[in-house]
Amino acid sequence: MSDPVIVALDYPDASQALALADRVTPELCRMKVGKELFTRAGPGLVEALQERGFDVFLDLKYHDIPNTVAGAVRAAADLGVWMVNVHAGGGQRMMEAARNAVEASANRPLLIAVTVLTSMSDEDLAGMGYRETAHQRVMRLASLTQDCGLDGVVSSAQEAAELRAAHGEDFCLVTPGIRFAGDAAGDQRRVVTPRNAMDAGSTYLVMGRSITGAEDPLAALKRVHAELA
Ligand SMILES: O=C(O)c1cc(=O)[nH]c(=O)n1[C@@H]1O[C@H](COP(=O)(O)O)[C@@H](O)[C@H]1O
Repeated sequence: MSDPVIVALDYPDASQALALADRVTPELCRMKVGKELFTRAGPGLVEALQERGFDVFLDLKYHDIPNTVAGAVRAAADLGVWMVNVHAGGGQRMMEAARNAVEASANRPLLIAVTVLTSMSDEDLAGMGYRETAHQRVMRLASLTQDCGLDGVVSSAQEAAELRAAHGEDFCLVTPGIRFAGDAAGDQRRVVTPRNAMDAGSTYLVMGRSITGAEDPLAALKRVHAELA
């Protein structure tokens, strides 16, 4: 099985991100570059991680008109990233434009859609005027994502078992909101342990602060692998 752990490099600059990368190995994890780091450090940081042997998940959660998202996804594919994502809330035409863009690229990254952010509770959705619970909305957006031909979704691991049953073995389930038992949830609202997430059917575990905030990130990563063994 390919390594399921993706470390979220939520750092304010390239030097801190590369310092973390140099303390772990590509055999134990892939790397996620998100909005803060990419805005500060740009494509050069992605290339530096790739040169060190890491697969990079470019987590910029594109959400715009179809033509703009297609162009952004094409640019990500040209960077050679392993995975890129969009918001499923951008709708069918946007997701289809993104899929066409990756399919036309020489290096086809996995294309994933964010359903409902793991920081969102049912109350948050109600406050935005949605009548669905987070769970119902995840299920509906995941179906739309699969119908649009994308490779999978980002969701809480709390939805993984039902998503796996509904969408089959090949649909990628990328699950953030992962915490060791007893760790602080922070701003996350729907958290799950690594073992429970994999048992529920997750394909990839996105782990940020539980690894990057650990005194010994390599030991924390090994702890995840031990939990999964
Ligand atoms: O797309 C994501 O990766 C993502 C989606 C989501 O619904 N929730 C979520 O937390 N994330 C990302 O996953 C990481 C979680 O970090 P920690 O909460 O520190 O483990 C962050 O980089 C978030 O941007």
